[in-house]
Amino acid sequence: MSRPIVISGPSGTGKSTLLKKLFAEFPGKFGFSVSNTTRQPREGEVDGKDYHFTTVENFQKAIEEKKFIEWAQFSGNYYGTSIKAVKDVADKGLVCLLDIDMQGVKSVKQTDLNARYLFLAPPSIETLRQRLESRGTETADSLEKRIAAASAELAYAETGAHDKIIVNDDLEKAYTEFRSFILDQ
Ligand SMILES: Nc1ncnc2c1ncn2[C@@H]1O[C@H](COP(=O)(O)OP(=O)(O)OP(=O)(O)O)[C@@H](O)[C@H]1O
Repeated sequence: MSRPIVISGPSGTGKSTLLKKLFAEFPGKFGFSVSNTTRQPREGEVDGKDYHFTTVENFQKAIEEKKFIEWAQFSGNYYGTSIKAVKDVADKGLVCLLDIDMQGVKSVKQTDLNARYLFLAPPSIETLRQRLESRGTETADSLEKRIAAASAELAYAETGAHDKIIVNDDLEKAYTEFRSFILDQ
């Protein structure tokens, strides 16, 4: 059974970019966990595939029973990643990848998932700011919030919480390191 891999790093460091390359190179090898939610299914959404749809009562019970790695409430609905959802991916013979933030990393460390931790760092905060600006997805306010969160993430990485830190400077070089850590089960 393969160990789940937790990928974290400040927003804009290049996690999505590297994951996209990995999926293109190895189709059918990796999987993401299916989240739980109390929101209503939308047209075409399949229970157990898009989400595990559940009731507020059941969701709150699962929170009390500590079944979630992370959960949050957005516009009145609950969303969360359960420990079981991560194990289900490995049961299907896939390597589970978790793209989560620092709080998520801390929570996974408190479970029995026996995960491996990869941190993706930007070459500098200044480069990170430029990448977020040129991605064109941020307002001035959300940019500042992401930069502040990035400093906290980098400080946490300096405590040695991860098995591997990759600096995403040159994309091809970062991908080679990324791929090799992930394939090295
Ligand atoms: N090595 C690199 N050199 C230059 N630009 C890069 C590099 N890696 C990624 N980028 C660019 O930086 C921007 C942020 O990358 P990406 O969206 O993959 O970050 P992310 O970590 O997934 O962010 P989020 O957590 O907000 O989704 C993108 O525009 C991407 O094309």
